[in-house]
Amino acid sequence: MKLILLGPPGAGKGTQAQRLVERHGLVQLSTGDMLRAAVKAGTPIGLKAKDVMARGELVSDAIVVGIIADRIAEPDCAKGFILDGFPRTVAQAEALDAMLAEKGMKLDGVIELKVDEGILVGRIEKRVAEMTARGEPVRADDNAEALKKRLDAYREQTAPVSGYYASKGALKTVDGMAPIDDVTKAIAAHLGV
Ligand SMILES: Nc1ncnc2c1ncn2[C@@H]1O[C@H](COP(=O)(O)OP(=O)(O)O)[C@@H](O)[C@H]1O
Repeated sequence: MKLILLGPPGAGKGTQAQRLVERHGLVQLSTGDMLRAAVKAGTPIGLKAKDVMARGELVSDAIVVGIIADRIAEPDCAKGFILDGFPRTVAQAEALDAMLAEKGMKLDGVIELKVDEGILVGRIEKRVAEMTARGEPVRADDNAEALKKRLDAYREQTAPVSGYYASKGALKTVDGMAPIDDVTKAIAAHLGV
């Protein structure tokens, strides 16, 4: 199964992706996680991405498309994968289409988690408070200023990606405000699993 999870920061993509990984043995491909790992390791990509990410802006399409192209080519992705945080621009979606076509792969679903923007800031503040309480390091972009930029980037650059897939008849929408288990069930129903 090859899936895309779409939705704004704090919509619950990571939580739902994790559940799909556990239940269906898919590989989770989170460009945010991959970029944070690159920043931590100080790779050339990490050095380029570090400040852009900390500001809450998007890393260039060329960088993330390159990362995903390399990752999808790994043998563990043959069984299936969930893209979480990619594509985030229409240009990335087009690049993904070309990549999949070249590999003879087809998407099984594009699921969008719909959430009221008003609650997202509160969700992320809660996540930060919980991580701090557990003594875990907080993300460099989990502060009010970067969060505002992340939401702006979502509205301006990522929201059109939903339209891109809707126009292909591939988009399924789920209410991301529902309790976590209900969201999981709604996704499963869409996927017929
Ligand atoms: N597909 C992408 N294109 C461009 N930048 C990306 C992409 N995925 C992740 N990033 C960068 O990583 C940051 C964190 O992404 P992510 O972990 O998905 O966070 P969130 O969805 O909570 O904002 C983004 O704000 C952006 O700077």
